[in-house]
Amino acid sequence: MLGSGPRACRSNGAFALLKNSGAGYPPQFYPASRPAPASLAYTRRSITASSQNKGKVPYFHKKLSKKDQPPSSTLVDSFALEPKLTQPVLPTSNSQPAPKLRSSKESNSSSKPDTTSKRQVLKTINPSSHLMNEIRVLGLGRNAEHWHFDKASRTNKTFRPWEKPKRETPQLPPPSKQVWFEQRSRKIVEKEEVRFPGMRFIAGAATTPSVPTELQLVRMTRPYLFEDLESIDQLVLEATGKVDRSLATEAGAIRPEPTITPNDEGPESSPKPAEKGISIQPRLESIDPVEIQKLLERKRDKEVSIKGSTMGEIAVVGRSNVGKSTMLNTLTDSPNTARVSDKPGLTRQLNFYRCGEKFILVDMPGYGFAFAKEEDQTAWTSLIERYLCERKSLRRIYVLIDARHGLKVADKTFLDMLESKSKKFQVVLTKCDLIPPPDLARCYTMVQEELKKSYKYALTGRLLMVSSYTGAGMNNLRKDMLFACGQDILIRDRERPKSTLRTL
Ligand SMILES: Nc1nc2c(ncn2[C@@H]2O[C@H](COP(=O)(O)OP(=O)(O)OP(=O)(O)O)[C@@H](O)[C@H]2O)c(=O)[nH]1
Ligand SMILES: [Mg+2]
Repeated sequence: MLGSGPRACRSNGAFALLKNSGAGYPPQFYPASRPAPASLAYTRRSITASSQNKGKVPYFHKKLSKKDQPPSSTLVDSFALEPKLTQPVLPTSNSQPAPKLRSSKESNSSSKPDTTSKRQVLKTINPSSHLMNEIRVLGLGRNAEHWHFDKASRTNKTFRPWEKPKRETPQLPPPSKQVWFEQRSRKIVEKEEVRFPGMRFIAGAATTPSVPTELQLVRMTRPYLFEDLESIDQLVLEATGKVDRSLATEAGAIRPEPTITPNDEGPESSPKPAEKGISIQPRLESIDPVEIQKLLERKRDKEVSIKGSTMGEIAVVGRSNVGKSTMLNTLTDSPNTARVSDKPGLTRQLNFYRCGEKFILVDMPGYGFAFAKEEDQTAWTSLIERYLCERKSLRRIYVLIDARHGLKVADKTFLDMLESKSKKFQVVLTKCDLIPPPDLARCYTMVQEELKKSYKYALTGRLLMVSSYTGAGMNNLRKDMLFACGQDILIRDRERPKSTLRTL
């Protein structure tokens, strides 16, 4: 009851008794005749001590004793931290730029002349660890000027926009190929698991002219290959330019620039150079043709190596909403790279995705029903057809069929088109997780028989079955893709004789 505050004291009529106890009253409650409590007295003492210290000016050479050092209150004064800055200044679009930190010089110029020694100034300017913890930068670049002190969150992180951010070491992808052996009853089976994680979008094309050529794709994916070529090009251009000039001058096509002797006056007085004593000095430089030949050879070699480094392309087609984009995401362990929707007709252009150094995956718009305009659909169908028929670097076409429905009319029309253009294709059954295994087996045989019967260019040795949700069949599809791109890969699980078990 006794130390509970001024209001309580007055209500009890014991104000005179309680105010001497020094129980946390504000100073205005104390009459001038009575001394303030010990805590307040201490504050006053420290202020007077600092004002006394101002008179003492230590010499440069003199080692600073503890006594000479200014008290902490003056240190803060000389560092000139504006009291305004203690409130966070948030950058707004309309607001003026936030106030910058004032340097110690500026702050001192406004107040009394500087009496602190060099050593003291250094001591005050050097950002002590506790101050650095309180400094935060809002934004980078132009906004890096916005500083404020955030005492509430005492984080140890200090953002310095003038320092380059440290690059994180990229995580190495897991090994692309793993081989192991499994024992199935009496057989030993060799198995391989392939992965190519990380699919990157390179380019998209909604019309035929905007489809990037193979060389353009190489330039997009590996620009460093072209740097050398460009420098050689420049050299060749320079050299051949000189050659042309020299040849042309010899042939008389280019008139060499005349050098005018000092006797000549003005253009009117020099109509015929021979007559007026103008000396013709053709500035022909001697160019080594062997050198040019070497440059041209280098350029040719470079071009051949660039052409050789074009990556194979793999196209994925199918009806709209059959699961093309989802399959690519699962195949490359890169979720959300290709956009997916349960509404047919989301993908409306050819999307080129780079898949490591191996190949380029091409996600395509779907045929058949889609939530899109009729003319858009016809446009992208013709785009698909032209791409599939004309592309030279195309290694394989995967036609996706929904395992729940089998071959539909739209599928058959599209396969007929491929057949007419003599294009080989591989059928993949998708969404296999949505039907029970017996139905899946039935669908598999029905589709296979139909393909064998009517499509000469279909690869009917085996159909691939995948589920993008469970990841089933993805390893087989990856291996098939690598095989199509000419890599030495085991497509089927190979059976090994039992005798090899000891040697493993
Ligand atoms: N259950 C199941 N659903 C799948 C599978 N693959 C795709 N889906 C779903 O099918 C729908 C269509 O998938 P998309 O990948 O957008 O199909 P798309 O063929 O790219 O469609 P368009 O871009 O319109 O041509 C999405 O809702 C997916 O979640 C699968 O293997 N299993
Ligand atoms: Mg899609």
